[in-house]
Amino acid sequence: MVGMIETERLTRRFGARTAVEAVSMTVPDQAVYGFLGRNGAGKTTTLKMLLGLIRPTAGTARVGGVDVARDRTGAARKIGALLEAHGFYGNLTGRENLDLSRRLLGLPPSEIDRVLSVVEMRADAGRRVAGYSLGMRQRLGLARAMLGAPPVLVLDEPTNGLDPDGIAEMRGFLRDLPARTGATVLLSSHLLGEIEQIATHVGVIHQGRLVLEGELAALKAAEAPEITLRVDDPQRAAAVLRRWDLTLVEGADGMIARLRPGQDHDQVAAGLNRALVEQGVGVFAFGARERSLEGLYRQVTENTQPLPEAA
Ligand SMILES: Nc1ncnc2c1ncn2[C@@H]1O[C@H](COP(=O)(O)OP(=O)(O)OP(=O)(O)O)[C@@H](O)[C@H]1O
Repeated sequence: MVGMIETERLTRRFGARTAVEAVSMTVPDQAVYGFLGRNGAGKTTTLKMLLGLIRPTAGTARVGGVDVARDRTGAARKIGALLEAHGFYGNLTGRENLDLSRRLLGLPPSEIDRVLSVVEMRADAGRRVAGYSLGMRQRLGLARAMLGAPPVLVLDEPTNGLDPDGIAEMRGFLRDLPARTGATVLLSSHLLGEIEQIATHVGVIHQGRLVLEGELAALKAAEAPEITLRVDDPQRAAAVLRRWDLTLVEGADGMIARLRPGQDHDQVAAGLNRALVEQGVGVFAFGARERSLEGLYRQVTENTQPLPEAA
């Protein structure tokens, strides 16, 4: 077994629409794997197939080594999920809600205190869920996902709707979870910053296809550095930049010159700066862009827009 979650060419079509197309993903043991994609990219459909809630049109999914299509119950034992709808009974206490799930799963009563301790909610477990904040409900949802200590946790947008304090708390909690419990966490999100702070690994899904996957630090290290520019005459600047064998893209607030891996950032930056000034281009801002998940994400999901040809 290579990963705690492994899919091979996993595909799901809804009529003529392909929601997930030949996705082969690997989530290593005890990773916090950020599954990224914008709304409609195919995240939820993939998670549902991992959970055995919908069948793939083609391809396979394995969770903890168990083929989901062949042994749905066996796979379900390996995986706990926190999906958007909580389905808690507001009139029952947190503890009572967990107890309902525990009985259905046939687990011993001691499981309740164990999971409540993990999410640090023992003190509030006797209160009715109707009075819980959203953050507390999310934590109760996590506690429920952890009943029976499944080795894999699948969490769909776990910080959705939380306030900044709640987000920070959830972030720290999820980051520490593998070390504390041995779990492997698959976390879906459309928030790059969020994933960048929590994840050890990332997978990016775009229009149903997995377009990037790997260990976050390694991916970032391999990313080509960039230089950001704001100038008075982009066309003239583009002509100068082209001589430097750089890829040019238009950023939200200026131009971005992407270096080739191996090109020396400082040397290129100094030469470029000099050349622009010599050509009479007014440079308002000139900076190195930190290697970021956003940069990686942009590279794999956006078509690079060529800048206009020089007149
Ligand atoms: N039951 C369904 N019937 C038809 N089309 C569907 C169905 N479920 C999903 N789709 C389509 O499949 C595509 C992927 O949807 P999916 O919900 O997996 O995306 P997502 O990345 O999870 O987005 P979101 O964050 O909005 O949930 C979308 O185009 C969606 O409209």
